[in-house]
Amino acid sequence: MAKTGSLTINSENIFPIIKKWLYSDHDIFYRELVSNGCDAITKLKKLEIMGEWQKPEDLNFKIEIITDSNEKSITFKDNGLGMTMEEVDEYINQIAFSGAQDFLEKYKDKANEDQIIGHFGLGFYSAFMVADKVTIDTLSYKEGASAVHWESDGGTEYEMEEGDKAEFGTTIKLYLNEESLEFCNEYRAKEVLDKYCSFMPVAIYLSSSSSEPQYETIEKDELTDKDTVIETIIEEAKTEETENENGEKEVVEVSPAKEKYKIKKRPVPVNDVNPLWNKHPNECTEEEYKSFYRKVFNDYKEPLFWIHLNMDYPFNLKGILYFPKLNLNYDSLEGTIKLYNSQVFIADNIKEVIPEFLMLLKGVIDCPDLPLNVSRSALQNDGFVKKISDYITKKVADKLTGMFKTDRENYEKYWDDINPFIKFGCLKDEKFAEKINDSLLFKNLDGKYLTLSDCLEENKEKHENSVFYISDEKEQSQYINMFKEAGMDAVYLTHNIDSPFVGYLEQKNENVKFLCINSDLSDIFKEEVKEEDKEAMKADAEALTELFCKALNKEHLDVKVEKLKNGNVSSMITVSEESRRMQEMMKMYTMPGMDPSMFGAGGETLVLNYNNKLVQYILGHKDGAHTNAICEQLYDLAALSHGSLTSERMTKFIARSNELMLVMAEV
Ligand SMILES: Nc1ncnc2c1ncn2[C@@H]1O[C@H](COP(=O)(O)OP(=O)(O)OP(=O)(O)O)[C@@H](O)[C@H]1O
Repeated sequence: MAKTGSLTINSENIFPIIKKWLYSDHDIFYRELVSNGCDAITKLKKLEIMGEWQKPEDLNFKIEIITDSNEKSITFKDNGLGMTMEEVDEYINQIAFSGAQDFLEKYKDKANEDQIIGHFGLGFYSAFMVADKVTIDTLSYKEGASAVHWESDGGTEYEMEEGDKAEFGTTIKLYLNEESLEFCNEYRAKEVLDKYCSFMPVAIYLSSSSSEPQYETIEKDELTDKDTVIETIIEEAKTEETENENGEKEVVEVSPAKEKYKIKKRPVPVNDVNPLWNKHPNECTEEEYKSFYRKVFNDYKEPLFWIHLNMDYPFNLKGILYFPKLNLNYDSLEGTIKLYNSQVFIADNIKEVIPEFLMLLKGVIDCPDLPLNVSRSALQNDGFVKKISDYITKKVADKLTGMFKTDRENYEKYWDDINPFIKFGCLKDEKFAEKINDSLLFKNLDGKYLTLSDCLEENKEKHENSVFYISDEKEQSQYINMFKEAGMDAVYLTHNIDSPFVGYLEQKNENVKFLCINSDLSDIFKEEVKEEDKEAMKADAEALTELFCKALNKEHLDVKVEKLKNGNVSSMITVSEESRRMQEMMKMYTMPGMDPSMFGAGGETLVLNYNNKLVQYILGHKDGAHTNAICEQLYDLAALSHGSLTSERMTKFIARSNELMLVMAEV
């Protein structure tokens, strides 16, 4: 006798909300129905362990998904514990539907601004996102249970009667609505299953009732009783004609006649029921870690190294975090951390659980204890979630400091790749910064990696408590050469993150000053000026300033005249450290396309070398025919070696250079 009923949901107000709410994630019903099947199987396995149920010997637990594009349907079939009629009534008619209603009541006003992580809690009901009609055929594992057939058109009225399912388990069939037909395409189905179900704990098989049958050929001894033999293939013996000892031709058998079978292609599960993170770290090989990385992240660059998280107490958390090889020119610094709950995919990069700076890594984290059916803002304030996030941070810091201490060689090798990540971590997370502080490295001009204290120690004699750094290798090449010639050292801090990081370092190390290599000329490069020459040099400096101001048509120009040891250097530009940092900050806050030079080239000083012949020539020929041009040229050369010229100056520079060459050529 069929039982009919009305699901106590008012369809007019519920459906629009559900549809809008789940609009972007319609595919989620796959996850919900497959994980319900997994749960049903897991429960039955538990009953077996408890001795309450005896598993038939030849039974393999599995979930089958069959797409049918002709019928426009998808079938989900599990051999889990099934349901009796009372259970369908309770779990589906009452709980699933009232659950959906509660859920909506609670979240309908927050649909957009406060998303619920992974939309957990909608379960079975999510089938109605994509289907007009849903049927359930189920048979409980309990002895003597009768099969149940249930169906509902549209999700508000149902009909339930005795069914004809002969094997225990549950089969749910969705007849898709017109907007959702994509989901019965086998390739689309595979894509969604890859996204949500790749690591679910029960084997999942996908097939399509409309696709051509596929076959494979196996050796005779590989045949099992599960295979369907289509054809027996007899491979004839292979022979070869050779000459025997007596010079007579002879036919010998190279390989004997063989029997092979053409069988129906054995089904291959779409998922991996034992993801690597569940294995004990001691049992995982390097190759396993690498192939897992390739498979999950589709990244064919090898990861540098990884951390296997494995924690049972006080919470359960497993996962693998990989440090990817960065290609700083092309890759944005953005990784992916995939979050799972008992092998069910939730979402990528959930910042409430995973510290922001760790999102530069690639990895998987499985935390069955996470309260996922709550809103994101609630999760943010959850002490438990904070603990998880702290634990992950600590583990990452431990790994890095451990490597610094016991495997310095590799740590140095990885430094160029991992330093942006570590520095970002220092800026974002105080605890991480504290832990990692002594393991920070600085690459110097010789390509050696030094800690800050090594750096300070090595340069104690020449410039105590200050560290020179290079912020742009190309722009500062002239200074780098001068430093090298003078036996001075500097460190490379050339990544974008280094500009805020230098500020951070000074804050942490109050008595240490970081100076860009072009910020000032150290006494080391200068010759000492004799007391009796100082007066004359001062007058010359004033004269040069005036000449340059006139030539460059500038009212004010900072000019410094120095006796540099290297007489070949004529002019240079230095930028005071404060104004350099100010400009960097401006650069960070300006819109792309805006010219940072519009904030003025403040803090720039033109340094002229008193020991240079051209500078002396200018002093000797203040009214010379070419003096103006030489001044301009010297200024532009200094600007060029310091960075770049504005387009207007560059045009003039090229024209003037040509004129100067004409003078040289005397034509
Ligand atoms: N394939 C199945 N086999 C056996 N029981 C099932 C199956 N699918 C659903 N059920 C029963 O119906 C109930 C309701 O399912 P539903 O998916 O709506 O919620 P849930 O799985 O309990 O919670 P969640 O919101 O996490 O999905 C389940 O708790 C389960 O008892």
